[in-house]
Amino acid sequence: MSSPKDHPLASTAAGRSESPDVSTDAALQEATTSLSQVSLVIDSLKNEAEAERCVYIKRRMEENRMKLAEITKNNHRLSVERRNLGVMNGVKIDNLLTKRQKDAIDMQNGDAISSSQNDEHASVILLGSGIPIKNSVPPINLPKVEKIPPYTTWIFLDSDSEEELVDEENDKKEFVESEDNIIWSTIEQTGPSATVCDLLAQRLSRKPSEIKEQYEALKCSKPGDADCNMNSFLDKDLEAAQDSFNKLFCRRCLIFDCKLHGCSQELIFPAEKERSVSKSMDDENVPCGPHCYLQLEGNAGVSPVQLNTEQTITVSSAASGAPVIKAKYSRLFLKKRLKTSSNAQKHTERIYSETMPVHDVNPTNRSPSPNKNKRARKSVTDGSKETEEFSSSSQPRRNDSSVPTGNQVNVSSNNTKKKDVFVYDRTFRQITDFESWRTLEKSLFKKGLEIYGRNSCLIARNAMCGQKTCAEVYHVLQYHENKLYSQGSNSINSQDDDDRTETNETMGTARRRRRSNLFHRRRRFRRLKYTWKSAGSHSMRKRNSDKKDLHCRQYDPYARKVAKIVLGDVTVPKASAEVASALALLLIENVTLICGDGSLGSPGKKGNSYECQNMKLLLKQQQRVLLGRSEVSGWGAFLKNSVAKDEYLGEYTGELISHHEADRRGKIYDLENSSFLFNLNDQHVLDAYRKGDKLKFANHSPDPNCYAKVMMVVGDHRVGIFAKEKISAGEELFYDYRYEPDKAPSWAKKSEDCGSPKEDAASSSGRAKKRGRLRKHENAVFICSPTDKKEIVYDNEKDREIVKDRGVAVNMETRAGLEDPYGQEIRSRRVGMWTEDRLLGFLKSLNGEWGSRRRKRRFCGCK
Ligand SMILES: C[S@@+](CC[C@H](N)C(=O)[O-])C[C@H]1O[C@@H](n2cnc3c(N)ncnc32)[C@H](O)[C@@H]1O
Repeated sequence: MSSPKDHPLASTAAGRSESPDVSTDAALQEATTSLSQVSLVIDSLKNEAEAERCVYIKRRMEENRMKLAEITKNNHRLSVERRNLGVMNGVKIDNLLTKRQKDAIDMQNGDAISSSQNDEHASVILLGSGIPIKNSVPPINLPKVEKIPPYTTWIFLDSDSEEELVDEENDKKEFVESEDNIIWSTIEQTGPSATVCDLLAQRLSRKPSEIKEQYEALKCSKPGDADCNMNSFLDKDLEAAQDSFNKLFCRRCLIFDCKLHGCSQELIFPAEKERSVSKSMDDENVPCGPHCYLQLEGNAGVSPVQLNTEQTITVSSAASGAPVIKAKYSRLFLKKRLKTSSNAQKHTERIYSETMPVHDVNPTNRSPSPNKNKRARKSVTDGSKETEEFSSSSQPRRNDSSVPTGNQVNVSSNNTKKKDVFVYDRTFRQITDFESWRTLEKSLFKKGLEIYGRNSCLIARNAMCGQKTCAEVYHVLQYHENKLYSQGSNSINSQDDDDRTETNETMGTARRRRRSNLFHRRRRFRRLKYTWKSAGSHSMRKRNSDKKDLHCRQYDPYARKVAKIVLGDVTVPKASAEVASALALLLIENVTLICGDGSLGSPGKKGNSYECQNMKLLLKQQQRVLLGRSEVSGWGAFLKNSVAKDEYLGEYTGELISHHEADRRGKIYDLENSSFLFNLNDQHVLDAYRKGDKLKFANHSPDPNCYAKVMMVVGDHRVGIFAKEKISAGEELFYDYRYEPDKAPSWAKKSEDCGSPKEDAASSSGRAKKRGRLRKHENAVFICSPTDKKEIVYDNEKDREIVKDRGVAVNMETRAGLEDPYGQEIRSRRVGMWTEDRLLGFLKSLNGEWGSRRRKRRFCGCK
């Protein structure tokens, strides 16, 4: 197989860019030849694949034929056996199979059922209960009818992101093995060029980008590309492991899938964690090892956390007796920078120069740019021939560019000047080398940051597992932080949207992807954080009780959307996703959205004390709700104890899904005529069908005793159900579903016709609207089942139309001329069943299966 580089097409592609003066004709001819060669290769590979597939299909067909033959033979043997049995339960049956077939055909033709057997016998045969032979259908155990419908706790699903992502993924057509072979072999034979990709894309009906992507993936999956393999494997593994740990691991019981505390427990934000870490570190000024950043010149005596988060960074050259330079680094300072800086690049450079340890204290000698510093260092190191093994043997480390290997400097305790130079150079190199860190190292770094906060000692030791030293982590941390701030200033100054930041030239495609991953994960954290379990958790309660002066404090890492991030004296109208998240993360205490801004309606009053209603939701201070048979439909929610007007009863909980998903599910619920969808906001819908609290069973009434209200609770929209009036113990709870008129189901419309509901003044703006469902035939009489009460009486008889279950119109004129095909059968079956009990008893004894558990309709064998 020729190497890709040797191939004419590869050289053509390369040649085009290298020598533009090549004559057009020759180039054209060469290109055409190459194209036809590539086409030939693809064609031959395709033919090969097709031939292989043909062989495979033939083999499968033969296998299936043999299987089928065996089954048919077996069936035939059984039917012969059955016929030979002759008598069942004392009844003489000449030919069971023939009779069944005949009956079915007769029924199809509208003829009376063959009357060779009397009805009783026929039903016995059809139900299968009287067939004594070994192949008779065993009776099916039907589930109990009166089982209480399940209700469980609720969870947030990332349906808006994950499910839709999955959908998007599903939209992508997977590459089959033969396509993989064609792609791989073609590119291997002809070389990787845009033309080859285009041709492959054309032949395989794909996009060139997909071909490229697939080729890359194939390359990674081939043995030999160890680095690639390792990275992708480890990346995936790490992400997956973190995900299941975050979601499924119980922090209290230290087990996965905890039954007691459930999943998706509260996660700890780095900022919070960082505080606890720094407090618990008694030895915070003690270097964590020989490569601790504290060993670097100028950092002695400064705690890791202090260096990174607190206000002062002291850079000194005390050992050499030089004056001490202090670079004040306060939040205020950074904020001011955010405010005033107009040039992100300059700003970053300024920060670099101020954060880096400086060995030459003479301001005139201080190089303003990192490049100059690098040059300065080079001249020193070139002059020095001494070397020293800097990396510790106890710490397994990769031999990468961030570790000094070649021109190493002898760091002698006496030679402080050289030491400074080394540190200085090293600092700069770490900064610039972060981009060259392996994906795994970057992931570990990010995880470490999330878990330990900005503590380089802990990150290096526990998260990086010795892959990077504390000093390296420390410098990258600084670099990261400064970069974030500089980007923040950039986006703030430009007052532009995320796109601008996205396309910022400092961020490549890969970086953008990483950023979105990071953001995605943060979004997930946030979601997880606000399950009711965490809401009711000790830490959350404590946080609330600590701030008694405020009715409630709310923060929202998404505040960029709300456009109300308040950072001390800096208001960020709109920042990039990353910056917003990072700022929210770092300055979480400062991001406050006080309730009572009008968007939620006015908070309720109780007695003299002004009380935020959403605190009750947050703390789950709800009423006992019971489940029982409703007065109006199916199950209903009942109150155990009496309550006063406006009392909070409980929360309407369910899966948090997107509108898109709700529309999808709604169609299914329409068929069931039972919906638990609740429009939460313009992005999300709550679906309590599978998961939810008992309040999900509260039925609709145009004149209800309750009302539902969407409230902002700790940054999330949640639905509270409140008493509209005084409600006595044991009363059924109703609220107005507030269907949109055109989407209201028949029973809701009917009620409105009877008398329009009184408007609920207290919740006219904040009240949630129960999600309406589109119904195809609003003006129709449904006759799908006699148990269904779907009949609608219209004033105008012309509007009446009879439709089948799925809305297919029934031609009544034709029907009128027909004989009732089921009459005789039904009459014969009901002989002797004069009372309802006997009839029900008979129905119960029928074998069959539930068509729909919710509707409790049973389908059974019927001649
Ligand atoms: C949230 S569920 C309420 C619980 C329901 N009764 C059950 O047994 O599952 C909403 C469904 O109950 C039924 N429903 C609620 N209020 C109703 C009413 N006033 N009249 C008729 N059906 C009602 C409708 O089928 C609706 O889709």
